[in-house]
Amino acid sequence: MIHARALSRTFTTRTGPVEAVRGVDLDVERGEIVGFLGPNGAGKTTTLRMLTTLLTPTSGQATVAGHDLIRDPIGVRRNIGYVAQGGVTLPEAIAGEECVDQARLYGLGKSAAAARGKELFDQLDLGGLWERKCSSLSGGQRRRLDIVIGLMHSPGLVFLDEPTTGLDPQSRANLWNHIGGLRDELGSTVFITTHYLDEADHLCDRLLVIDHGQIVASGTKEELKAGVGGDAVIVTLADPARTPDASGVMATLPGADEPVVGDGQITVHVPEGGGLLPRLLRELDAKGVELAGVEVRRPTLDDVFLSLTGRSLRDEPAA
Ligand SMILES: Nc1ncnc2c1ncn2[C@@H]1O[C@H](COP(=O)(O)OP(=O)(O)OP(=O)(O)O)[C@@H](O)[C@H]1O
Repeated sequence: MIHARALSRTFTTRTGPVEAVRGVDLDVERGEIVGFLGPNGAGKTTTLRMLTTLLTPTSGQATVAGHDLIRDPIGVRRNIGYVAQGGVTLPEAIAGEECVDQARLYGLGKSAAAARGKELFDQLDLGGLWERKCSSLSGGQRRRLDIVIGLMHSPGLVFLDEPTTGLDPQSRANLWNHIGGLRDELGSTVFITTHYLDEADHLCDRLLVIDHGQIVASGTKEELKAGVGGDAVIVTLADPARTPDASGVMATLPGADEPVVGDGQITVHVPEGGGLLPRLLRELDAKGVELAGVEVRRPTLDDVFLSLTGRSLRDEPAA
């Protein structure tokens, strides 16, 4: 659905050129929900604006929804949906009329647009709100209306720019279900930028991480987490005098790094801690090493971020 090669954008400013995006390669397959993550200023919005034809690349090329970004931007526009950060509805507009008007820009007839809109209202839990003024909708309802508008022309590929920023936790969780449904029920491919790691963790099949204008990692959540050294297996011994024996066993686990001893505990990192735990317990038992406790700690996406960008995304305010 998206194939970009060496996509770059440099802005000319009074203080000199700003290389916002520097040679991005990315591939998104049909039916995927792909999360595009990066710290503030990393180049997410600039990349998104290029892929949606709102900004011309300085160099590079891309095919989006089967159309060449440079040679056929109209073809790209006809086949994508774009839900911008700020939303698209006017406060005074009537929700249903907004949907019909926007769909007509894509060439749908009035009655076909109304039928499509009502179907999407039902799917996104907006039933009964067709006649409502946009200003009277809740934040979550307005975001869902934005998504309906982005889907009116049945695009195969939908771009969502920080769809849940500013929503309360319940509305966010609700929207996640609906975004999951875009793929599962409507068969759409979804490209989503977000600042929220829990959102990426919950929603996305695959993640792309951008920093300083370049893709620094791509893969499933599991692949990215495995890339930061894997799971930590932490054992506490009943008798600390047995530390050398226990360390010896832990060091022989497949893929293990050097065991670290401290605070009465021994820690080792392995690619798949849960799977190796039975073997570890068996081998320690065979050596007569008694345990006071054992824990497997999986890396979080924040650990991934920290190791890739040197920055934590957890406490960054959304733009
Ligand atoms: N029109 C512009 N003129 C000059 N510099 C720009 C322009 N738009 C973006 N930039 C710069 O390009 C870099 C990337 O910006 P971009 O908005 O793509 O980042 P982002 O990852 O979307 O950030 P955020 O998460 O804060 O929205 C930043 O250094 C930004 O200041």
